[in-house]
Amino acid sequence: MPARNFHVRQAAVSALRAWAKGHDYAETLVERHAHRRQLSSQDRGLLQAILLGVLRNRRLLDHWIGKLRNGKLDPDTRDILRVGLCQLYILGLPDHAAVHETVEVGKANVRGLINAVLRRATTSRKRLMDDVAELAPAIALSHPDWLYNRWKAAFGKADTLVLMDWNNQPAETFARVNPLRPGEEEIPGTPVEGADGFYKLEGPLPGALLASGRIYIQDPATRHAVELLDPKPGERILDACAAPGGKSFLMAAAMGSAATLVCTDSNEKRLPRLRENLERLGCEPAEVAVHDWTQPAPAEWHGAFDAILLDVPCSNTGVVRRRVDVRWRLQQDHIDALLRVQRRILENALPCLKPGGRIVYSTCSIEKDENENQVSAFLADHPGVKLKETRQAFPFRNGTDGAFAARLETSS
Ligand SMILES: C[S@@+](CC[C@H](N)C(=O)[O-])C[C@H]1O[C@@H](n2cnc3c(N)ncnc32)[C@H](O)[C@@H]1O
Repeated sequence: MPARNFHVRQAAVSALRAWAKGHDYAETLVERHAHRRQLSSQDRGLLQAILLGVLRNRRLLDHWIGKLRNGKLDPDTRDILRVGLCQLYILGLPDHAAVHETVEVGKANVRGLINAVLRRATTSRKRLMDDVAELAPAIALSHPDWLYNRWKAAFGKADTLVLMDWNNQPAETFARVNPLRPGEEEIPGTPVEGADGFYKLEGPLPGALLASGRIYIQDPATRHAVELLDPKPGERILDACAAPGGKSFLMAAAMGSAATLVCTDSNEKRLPRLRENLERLGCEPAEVAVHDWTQPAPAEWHGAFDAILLDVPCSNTGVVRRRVDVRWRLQQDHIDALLRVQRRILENALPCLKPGGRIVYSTCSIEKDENENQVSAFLADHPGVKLKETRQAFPFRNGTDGAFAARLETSS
């Protein structure tokens, strides 16, 4: 009879196999595989720690595997070794459990090999750990070379090292209190300085507070865009790239209601979750619609909005610690394609402003091309639009997720 935690290791290996096919986010895979094996919440936590630990440290784990074993490995065996080494070197789980229960996951013909490599890992720990300081940063901190080189050129080596280290730390969880669902309950966490209504949560997730809509999980960096837009009660506001509704909620909270808020997204499949979230939070928008903003807006939206939030699709390089897939899946040409989409979204949204209206363009990217450069290229072609203010957060400077927001205004 395999030990209980064997199922967690097996789930981690299956989830890694599925991840390698390239369709699903790591978080989705944790949910799916925990559900499939009916894991307890404690075991789900362990599955998440292993899967995210392997993905965050993949390059370093592969380096260690290369040091512990000569010769080729089939993809399944490599994944099992990654899972084993992650437990031993990254998560610091007890040797016996990590080795024994990981070996069990392999088919009979590879168990000997897995056992030998993981046992060698337990005796070589100090040497391999000490060697990390000598490795190239992109290997030691497990990022692709192109991203390391891009950031080094943009931010310098010292900030890039801090950034990559930040990306490898499990993300803290923050929540925003919902003024539209007032209550007396205590929020289990500490208020975030300078970010009104945000708390850093401590302990297990407060399920009841989340279910009742009293709080919403949200990083404080998301507030910048909404603070710059400064939506006022009664104003007609468009949230063009709205799903899953985090910033729609912040805007409704600022306005005291979502009754004059129009939420759109090009991805129809993301709208049910947006509706659900906003309903739970007590902010039902005036309208929720599918619209692809790379296409011209329908005539009835022309000149219709006091303010527009464009929280555009981006490379997500400011939130790599939360989105562990990003560093491995993002490619330079994706950024180029995103730049074209972002520009078209800006172009198509502009005619929807009333005279004297304002747009906030925002990303969770730290790439200058998607942020300042995108905005200045747009302004250069639209002399009637003025840049009023920008905000930028960098993990290595602000200790929060990366975010960018620019407020643009048209003349009345
Ligand atoms: C950064 S997310 C928005 C997050 C959201 N504002 C929030 O705070 O919860 C970007 C969204 O843009 C949507 N999107 C991507 N391309 C789009 C387009 N061409 N037109 C409209 N929405 C688009 C995506 O489906 C995604 O939901």
